[in-house]
Amino acid sequence: MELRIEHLNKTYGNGVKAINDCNLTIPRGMFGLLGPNGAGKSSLMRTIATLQEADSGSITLGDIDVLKDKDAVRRILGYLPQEFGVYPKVSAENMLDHVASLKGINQRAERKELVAALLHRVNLYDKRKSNLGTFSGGMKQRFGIAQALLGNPQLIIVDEPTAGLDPTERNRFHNLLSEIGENTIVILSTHIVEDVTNLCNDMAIICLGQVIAKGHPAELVREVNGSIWSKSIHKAELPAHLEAHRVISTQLKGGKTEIHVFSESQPDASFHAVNADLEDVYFTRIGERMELELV
Ligand SMILES: Nc1ncnc2c1ncn2[C@@H]1O[C@H](COP(=O)(O)OP(=O)(O)OP(=O)(O)O)[C@@H](O)[C@H]1O
Repeated sequence: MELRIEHLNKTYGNGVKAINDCNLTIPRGMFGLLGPNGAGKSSLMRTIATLQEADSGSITLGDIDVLKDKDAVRRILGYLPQEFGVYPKVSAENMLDHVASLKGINQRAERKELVAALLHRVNLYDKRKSNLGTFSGGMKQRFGIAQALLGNPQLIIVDEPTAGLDPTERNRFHNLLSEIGENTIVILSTHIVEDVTNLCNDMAIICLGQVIAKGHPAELVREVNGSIWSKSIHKAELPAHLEAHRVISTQLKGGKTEIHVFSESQPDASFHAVNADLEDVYFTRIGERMELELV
């Protein structure tokens, strides 16, 4: 089964074109959708999750027409939205049981078994009696994944799941997602490049509603490798460097500013070549797209 998005468009009432001729084919496994704030990730995720209409284009999941047969999609979809609210006074176990019955699992004994298995899977079984209002951010996200996994979904969408999690919780969440990604389509929408580096073997970058790069992370990195140069400068020298070079990123390191520059050849002897990573791909591609916007 794969998810196929073709020529998808969405413009909001205020004139913002949030999805601009989007074409993507997403197979089983972890797929990373990277983009800056406002790129259109949530708009795309909500459209795939049947929560909002597109203006034109098509989405198919296996042989399901996602834009038309919403009920069929919802039966095999698990969705963890960006803002995942919980009922604070309800225990994890009771809440999952409730969601399971909403998903049509009518047998009490079956539900009980399923809920226990899911709570074990997300490592919250010991906290099953605790009210959701007492959960930390990471625990809430793991609970969110448990509810998204109910009903054995074929497609799981997680929208910015690790924002605000501490490194341990983030790691734990990553392990959980990659386990799930072994036999399900998992779309991870995020602006955190490292999440995609660590987890995904297929990805796309979107900016201003458009897909501006797609493929395997390693291949995308190979495309820019050899063209990324680094130099440590004083902050005051930055404007001159911005003027003279295509600076794709700046980072403070030990009180000095490290810049990365995109250039086919060594800009001058003061620059040294760096092994490109996905962050360099991200900044190069986003920079190109934004420059186009300014022309
Ligand atoms: N309901 C809406 N009405 C009007 N404009 C909207 C609506 N929802 C989103 N937008 C606009 O559409 C664009 C894409 O927003 P979207 O939330 O899809 O991006 P995003 O990549 O998920 O960003 P973020 O990471 O900040 O959540 C933005 O310019 C946003 O302001």
